[in-house]
Amino acid sequence: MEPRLPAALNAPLGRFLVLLDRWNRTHALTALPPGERREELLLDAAILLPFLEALPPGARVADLGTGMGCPAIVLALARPDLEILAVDASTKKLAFVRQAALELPVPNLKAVHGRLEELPPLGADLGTAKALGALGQLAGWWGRHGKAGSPFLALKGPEWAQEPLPAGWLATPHPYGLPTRGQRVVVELRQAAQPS
Ligand SMILES: C[S@@+](CC[C@H](N)C(=O)[O-])C[C@H]1O[C@@H](n2cnc3c(N)ncnc32)[C@H](O)[C@@H]1O
Repeated sequence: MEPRLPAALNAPLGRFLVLLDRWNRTHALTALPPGERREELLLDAAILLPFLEALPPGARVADLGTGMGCPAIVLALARPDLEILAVDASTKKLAFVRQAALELPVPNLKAVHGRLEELPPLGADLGTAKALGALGQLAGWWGRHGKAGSPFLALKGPEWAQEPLPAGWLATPHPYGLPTRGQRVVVELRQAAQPS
């Protein structure tokens, strides 16, 4: 698999990078050099787009630990018919996400502030996360915020298989590559059906 950003997203994502650069000068949102941001933050997020195809209009996607809105921003621009929740505990980073949603504009991108272990359940149909935590911790958070049986997609490096999973969870790897940043994996997590 190889991520592809739809051409229609070039203009709004260009505005996103300009805004990020401006905010980063005073708010220290990311340590990534400007020349690496498009591939690491935006192209990488595009690997998730095929997984959204099965979602009907109005479905809710929760990007846990979104930081400055990644991968949420790409998902929200590509699928304006979905509700994309950008969830994070950082007030500063979510202020940036709100501003980006306003300026680009991306009306279906909603900033949700709070700690994952404290927020009321989000009832999401699909979950995503990048650089948030080990698979066991992600599964715990998804058990709280995802609808029963719904998938969770974790963007991981090749060492993902060393992260233990809690009993009752299944992990399916979907490997892919980035042009200059090497091999990555989308790890699809699901809770096995409970015996009735
Ligand atoms: C390394 S950053 C990754 C940001 C973004 N996903 C990316 O790939 O650029 C991890 C983010 O998760 C957030 N975070 C960590 N633990 C959290 C928790 N328990 N509840 C909510 N957010 C959390 C942090 O505030 C931080 O913005």
